Amino acid sequence: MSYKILTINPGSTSTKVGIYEDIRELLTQNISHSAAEISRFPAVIDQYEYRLQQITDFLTRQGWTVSDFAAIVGRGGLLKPLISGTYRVNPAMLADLKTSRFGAHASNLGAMLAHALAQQAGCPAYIVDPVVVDELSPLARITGHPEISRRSIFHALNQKAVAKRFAASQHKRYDQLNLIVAHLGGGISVGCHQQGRVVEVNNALDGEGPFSPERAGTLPAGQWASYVLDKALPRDRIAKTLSGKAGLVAHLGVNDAREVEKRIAEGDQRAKEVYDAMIYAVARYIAAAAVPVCGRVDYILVTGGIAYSQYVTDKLKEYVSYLAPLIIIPGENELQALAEGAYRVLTGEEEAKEY
Ligand SMILES: Nc1ncnc2c1ncn2[C@@H]1O[C@H](COP(=O)(O)OP(=O)(O)O)[C@@H](O)[C@H]1O
Ligand SMILES: CCCC(=O)OP(=O)(O)O
Repeated sequence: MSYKILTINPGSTSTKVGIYEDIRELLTQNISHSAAEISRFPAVIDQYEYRLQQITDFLTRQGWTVSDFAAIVGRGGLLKPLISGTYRVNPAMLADLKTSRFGAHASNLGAMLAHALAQQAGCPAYIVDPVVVDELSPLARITGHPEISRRSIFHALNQKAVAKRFAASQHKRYDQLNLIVAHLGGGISVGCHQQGRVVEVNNALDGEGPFSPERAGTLPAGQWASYVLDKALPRDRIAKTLSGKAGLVAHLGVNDAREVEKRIAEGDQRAKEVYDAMIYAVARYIAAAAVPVCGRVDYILVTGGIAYSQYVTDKLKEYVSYLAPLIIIPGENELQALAEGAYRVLTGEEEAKEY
């Protein structure tokens, strides 16, 4: 007997959808959302109907109906800090996502979209390795302000899937290696995986790390505080200065790195300066991620959509190859990792965790 599994991955710049038979990919689709398209919606939650429609249109075009699926699995969003694993979508989870209790990000829509379609299908809905997987070391949590602790918010699903797959390709177990994984997507996260645990990673959403297509990354805190106070920005506009209307979007008006590279090729000097600065910032965070393992890094893995760019990966190699071999694993394994997480539960290999 085989299981058909529908996987849904809402990212800040795309919705990716996949259909799997057990863990074998049958088909996938990457639906890109331009900065202009996304900016029509005041809040992430307002994109729900729009993304749901895109998924149902995809299924109809491909001749599938929701009742074909044994499970529907979405990317896991901003929830309380969680251990790695597959979680059943339940009312408590949906309530936290609908109220943006722990923040707003496109990944919040994953559980909601999976739940809506699973209700129609009469099958279970799951999330796997949500963006709040938290394995930070005690040292990494402490900041210079006693009331502000660091949070682990990153591309946990892809970072872990890529790291485990790479370890297997080297005939090693994930917990036998020290890896730095840089995911370059709409947001950028750089994690130090010390023997299977992400003990250090920048919060890719909330003003930490390199800037990215649509995130500010680390800003000088005093200057940023003055900026939002001087402009008397309301809370939602303050959040947008860190995520959404930040990074390449703020500098250049686009979230698509391919468009930036096109402009660079056409001689746009400003585009080049900003893009090069983003790559430089990624390299700085890669070097910093070597600290938890005292420089004993086995490999640096560069993944995510922007890892398709040779312009980017050539520059990163120049900056950080002194640390460890740099391996490029472009794109992401997220749809596959979602299918695998659901499959483990469907076959009884793993028990679904309750939120
Ligand atoms: N061939 C490519 N060269 C450069 N950038 C690319 C390429 N393909 C995709 N990208 C960029 O990758 C980013 C999206 O990465 P992805 O990991 O899919 O992000 P997300 O899930 O955050 O939406 C976009 O900025 C897109 O322009
Ligand atoms: C919320 C952290 C993960 C992240 O930034 O994802 P996207 O690149 O899809 O926005």
